[in-house]
Amino acid sequence: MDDQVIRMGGVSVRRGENLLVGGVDWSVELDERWVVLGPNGAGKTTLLKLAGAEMHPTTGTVEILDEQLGRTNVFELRPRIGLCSAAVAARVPGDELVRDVVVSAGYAVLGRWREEYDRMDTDRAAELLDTLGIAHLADRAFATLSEGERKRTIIARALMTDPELLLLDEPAAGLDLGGREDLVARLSGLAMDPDAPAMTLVTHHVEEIPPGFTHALLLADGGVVAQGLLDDVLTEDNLAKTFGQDLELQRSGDRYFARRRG
Ligand SMILES: Nc1ncnc2c1ncn2[C@@H]1O[C@H](COP(=O)(O)OP(=O)(O)OP(=O)(O)O)[C@@H](O)[C@H]1O
Repeated sequence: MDDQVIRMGGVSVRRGENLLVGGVDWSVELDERWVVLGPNGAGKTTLLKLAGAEMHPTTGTVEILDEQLGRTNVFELRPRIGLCSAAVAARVPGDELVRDVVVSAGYAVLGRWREEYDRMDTDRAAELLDTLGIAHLADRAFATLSEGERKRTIIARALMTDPELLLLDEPAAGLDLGGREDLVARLSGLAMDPDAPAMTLVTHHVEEIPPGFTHALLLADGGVVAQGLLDDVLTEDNLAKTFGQDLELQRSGDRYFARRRG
């Protein structure tokens, strides 16, 4: 595999009269951590679904992990991608125990049960629960978890299969301040881990960009406003174009904060 995990050229997605995204050229390399930032309805989830091989483009080409959508078996490609989204969380049965939510991701890929795999999987799941700070919740039913605990469980599940690409759709949505800060710190740890997979995180808020993320793609009305290195792309001008407001951007240490001017 070469170093590009996502390669999109001239991509558009159309549904009836609606252009969900248009004219997207975008590449993500193995060691990059991307933020896709934009307002509601900008096309962020559409872009992530393309990257997750959950959707095909109407025009253009999408290559994920060296496989071109439309010319590859997506059922073989998807297990190589870790996708965390509200839709994934909604599919988890409420009575499933946290440890099983995580470990079952491994079974889906292995497709069989063996004693020695079972032990390896259980150990791996325990390690991931620990990394995400939810080891104490291993025996709790998923439905009894707080929103933040659920998000962390889904991220642990996505990492269980050692994906080559990790996609996070609004991981901090619905979290309180403490929960957001905790998640941002954990994602930052992951982003800085050289063994972690390539990552793309979708968000509405610059405050949710974890330190260690390297690149940003700003999206508005289905089109790319700017993309490249985070520090080059995250400017007041670009944010104004993206969100249609005059925004003041501040950087404090390795975090960003934005508010409307005036
Ligand atoms: N199947 C569909 N048919 C028609 N329009 C659609 C369809 N799916 C999405 N859209 C529209 O495409 C646009 C982009 O949707 P998308 O979910 O990608 O945006 P988003 O940036 O993720 O938004 P949000 O931040 O609100 O989740 C929205 O205006 C949405 O209403």
